[in-house]
Amino acid sequence: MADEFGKNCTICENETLGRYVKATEVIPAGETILLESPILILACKGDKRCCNCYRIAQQYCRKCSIAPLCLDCAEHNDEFDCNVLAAAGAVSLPDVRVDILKKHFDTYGLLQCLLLHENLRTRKAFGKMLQMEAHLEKRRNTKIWHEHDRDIVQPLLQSNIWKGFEMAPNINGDFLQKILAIWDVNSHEIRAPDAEIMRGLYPQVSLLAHNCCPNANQAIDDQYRMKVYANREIGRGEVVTNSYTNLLLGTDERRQILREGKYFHCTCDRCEDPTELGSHMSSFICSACAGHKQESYIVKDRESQTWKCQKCEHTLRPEQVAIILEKSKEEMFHAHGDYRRLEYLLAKLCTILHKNHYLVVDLKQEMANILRNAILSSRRPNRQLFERKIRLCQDLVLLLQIIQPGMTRLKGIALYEMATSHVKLQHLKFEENEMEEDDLKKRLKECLAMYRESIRMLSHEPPQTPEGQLLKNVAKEFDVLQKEVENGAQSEGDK
Ligand SMILES: C[S@@+](CC[C@H](N)C(=O)[O-])C[C@H]1O[C@@H](n2cnc3c(N)ncnc32)[C@H](O)[C@@H]1O
Repeated sequence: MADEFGKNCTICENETLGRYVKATEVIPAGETILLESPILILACKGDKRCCNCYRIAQQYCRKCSIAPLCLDCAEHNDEFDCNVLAAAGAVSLPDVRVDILKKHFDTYGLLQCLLLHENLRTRKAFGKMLQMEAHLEKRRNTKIWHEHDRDIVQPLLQSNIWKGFEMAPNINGDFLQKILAIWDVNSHEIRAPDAEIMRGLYPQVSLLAHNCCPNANQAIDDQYRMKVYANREIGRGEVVTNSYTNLLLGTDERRQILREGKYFHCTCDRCEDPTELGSHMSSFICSACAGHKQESYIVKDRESQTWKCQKCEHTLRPEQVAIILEKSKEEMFHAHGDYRRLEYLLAKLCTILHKNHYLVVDLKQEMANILRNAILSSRRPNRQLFERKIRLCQDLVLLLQIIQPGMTRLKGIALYEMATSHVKLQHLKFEENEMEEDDLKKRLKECLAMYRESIRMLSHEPPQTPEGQLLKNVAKEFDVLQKEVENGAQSEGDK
């Protein structure tokens, strides 16, 4: 597959979205839409990474003395870049201040962007980068503008290195701000070799519009290629969308991230629905209705922007909402890592917040992780651990069915966690003579279905990534269980 969209997609443009991608024919669930390599990978602000292998850098290239390198890489792999930097830095321009570049090492990423233009081999990629959305005027004189100016733009200009570049006449503060803006609006997070984050620029992938209930997902392989695939069937004429934000947040939080980082107000179906498609990920429990033994939720009315009960006249003022959220976050911070406190806090928060509220979901995910580790480290974990973990994973799966009904990585992981605990729990019950062999077989068959679904959800994960490794384990466990079901169930002790 090439770095371009195939004939099932076309690039369109309108006033709201700018350029976007639309399906020209039905794209079946699971079908790969695009496989693209990045035109450039950069370290995140504040990180100094080796320009060859992206590990943390501890030295500079011996030849150009500007490119950061790790201890295992002695020289800059990119001979062209190295020669340009060496020539500009040491020979032809004696007023170049390499010391400024080293002191303000975030300048190196911007320098790499400019080098795309200097090299004829990558000049086309530079052109594609400049076509991307920058929202320059919306950013002018904002906090991020001033930060970039202080830490990157002015130091790079003062270093004089650019004066040796072919495009020197075009280089000024605004031009450099535009490149930085393009990276902020369009780049994708990539897992670095140390499992931290770095950024890649994928010109085709970045054309996809955002949706909080997207129809396409992406997965990055060990060569940093990004695969985009349909997570559910995409209809002919439908906009192909991915997500620019964490989908396990509430509407106000997602919208704030999109407004501040991507400069648009999201009006997708999920954002426009006060119940978030019935998931209630931002809803509060109405205390007035609860007092009358009725179940109802306080949601944010989209027109009046007030928090109102869906059944009675009860409301919450924005300050009250902010206080509840802040206090809940503070309590979660203090309970972090302590399972008993988390369990107690969950019970407390569930009297105020909907059971799917994003803070409750966050709490449940942490609890499920702790239980997972407790089960793994225990020689004979007790039934309650399995039962509790299964319930927590089940809650997450049910929620994901609403907000991400197609294939999702997280659903694949949660289904696997649920299945693996279920298998162990059923074996324990069988050993304790709580069920007959036929019953065990029936339950294990249900687990097989969960494994199958988990495998389907994770099927696009590249083999070398942690998710790809997980997929292998899920497949192995699935095979073992299938054999067990075919050959007659065994108890844990028989194995
Ligand atoms: C990564 S770019 C997408 C490509 C861009 N439309 C272009 O023409 O280059 C992100 C920008 O696209 C626009 N955009 C993407 N999704 C949108 C949405 N759901 N609603 C409004 N604007 C959106 C916003 O301007 C956003 O900053």
